[in-house]
Amino acid sequence: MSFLRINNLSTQVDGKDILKKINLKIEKGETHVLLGANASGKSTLLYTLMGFPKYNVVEGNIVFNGKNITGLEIEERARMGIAAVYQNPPAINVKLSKLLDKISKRKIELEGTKELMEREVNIGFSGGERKLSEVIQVISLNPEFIILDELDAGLDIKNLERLSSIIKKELDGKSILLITHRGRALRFFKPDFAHVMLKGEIVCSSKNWQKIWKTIEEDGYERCKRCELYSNR
Ligand SMILES: Nc1ncnc2c1ncn2[C@@H]1O[C@H](COP(=O)(O)OP(=O)(O)OP(=O)(O)O)[C@@H](O)[C@H]1O
Repeated sequence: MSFLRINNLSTQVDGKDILKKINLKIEKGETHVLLGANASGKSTLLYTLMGFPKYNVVEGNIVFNGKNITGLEIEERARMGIAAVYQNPPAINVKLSKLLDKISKRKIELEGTKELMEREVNIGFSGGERKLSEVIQVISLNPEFIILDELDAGLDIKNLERLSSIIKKELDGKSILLITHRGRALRFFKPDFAHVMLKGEIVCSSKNWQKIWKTIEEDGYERCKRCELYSNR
């Protein structure tokens, strides 16, 4: 039995069909990457996995660590060890250090974060500081499965390298789903599996992420429908 298993999952948002019969298996300790054109449904999959109420599962289910979590609340899924770094996290009128005290007992000490800890979460944060703050929060929760939604968006190459190595070190052995549009993030994470989403469907899955990325760069996402790399494990 896989650690995370998404079975034939279809989702509607505000009555609109978005995800269509998604199947995905992630084992413990694996890193998977989800690629896909804008508006193909990647963030919708994240919100559905996290359990946001607007994301209505109309078919299929999600099994995490042996339990069907499809109908569970966000808080319950978080307690089970599912966490995410969001693309656009909200601002909160609380210092980052206080927020961390509230959400976890795990003490995180990372070089160069002292000043950030004493600032209110996401208020006046630069793009890089926002991502760093999100990563610190996720690490402090010590989750078992982490979804990173466009971790690399707005990060320069040095900061992407820094955050990627912090994640790899602090979350070693955990399962990761990385959503991205960029090859450099793939090169830092070296995923075990890559998936391509188009119009709400996963059209390709393969261990050969290098070849998938090359196909996308040279011929675009649509080509992935016919790239013949598909391997269902
Ligand atoms: N609340 C909503 N109401 C209506 N449509 C929605 C809603 N949320 C998402 N959608 C639609 O679902 C589709 C998928 O959006 P989603 O954000 O999941 O795509 P994405 O692959 O993450 O895109 P991007 O790469 O641009 O971030 C889009 O057409 C979007 O407009």
